[in-house]
Amino acid sequence: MSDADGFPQYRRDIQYSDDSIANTLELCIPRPTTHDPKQVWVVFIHGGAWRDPEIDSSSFRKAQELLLRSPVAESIAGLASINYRLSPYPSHPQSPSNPSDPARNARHPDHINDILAALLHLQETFRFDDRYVLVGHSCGATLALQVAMKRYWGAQYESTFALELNVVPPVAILGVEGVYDLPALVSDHSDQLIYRDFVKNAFGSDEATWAAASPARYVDFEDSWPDGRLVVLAHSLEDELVEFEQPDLQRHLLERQGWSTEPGDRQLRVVDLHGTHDGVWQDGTELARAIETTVQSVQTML
Ligand SMILES: N[C@@H](CC(=O)c1ccccc1NC=O)C(=O)O
Repeated sequence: MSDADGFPQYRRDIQYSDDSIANTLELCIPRPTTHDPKQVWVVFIHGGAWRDPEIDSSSFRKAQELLLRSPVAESIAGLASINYRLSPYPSHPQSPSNPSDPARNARHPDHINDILAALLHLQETFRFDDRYVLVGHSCGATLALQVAMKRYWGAQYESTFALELNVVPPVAILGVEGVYDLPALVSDHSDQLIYRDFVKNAFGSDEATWAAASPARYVDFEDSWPDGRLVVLAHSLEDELVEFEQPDLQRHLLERQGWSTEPGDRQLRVVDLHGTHDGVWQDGTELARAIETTVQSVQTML
């Protein structure tokens, strides 16, 4: 893949804000920039229930390598994977979180504000505007759709005014093994305490906040994401952690707001994947396949 010019170029540990050591991203530039308007960026948001220190931006690397060798490689101008502050995980067996660590004590809307800050950094550096596919795995899919829900979440940082003005939402969003409805996820797993635990750690104990942050309960995509053209919901029936009900709820909500599987301005696609919840990125083939089909669909819309 690499040629004499030193491409693809890989950059890691790019600090996009000073909030914590977790506020970094990594990227891959496949070839010298051409400014082809048909090319898109692929930006990945990892999962791990907003708290798992063992799942980070590196979870994109396998799929990234496969994409660089795939037929859609020519259509990809750059790839990025974002780290963001995590919520507390004091019971983690190897790496329990410390209450004084700003990288491990986030509470909603910190996670989404970090994602917005990272996107702003990428857009200011590479000027791709809305020409990107925002991909999220598991809670990363929640975050990806939250970018399209509104660009301004909460007032705890004075700098968010800049984010509200400047972050351009993507032309397409791909959710992979995604969480879209938090109250449903918790009640479907009422016998497994970890679900309630990680949602409480990330969003607090007020269940109204869980619903308000859930993309599958958001009624205003039309206003908040007027230029959104494509949502792809990719999910495996073999996912042992997040059931198919989650993308089904998201699909129904979008259908009620004018999104359709028929050709049109606001397209919705459901893609069946194979493998376990984390297997799809660990192996990388299924994550790469979902991204490939999304990039291909987006080409017809640019
Ligand atoms: N590995 C995670 C669990 C996890 O990622 C997860 C578990 C159930 C449903 C969704 C999950 N992840 C979503 O981002 C943890 O240790 O908390």
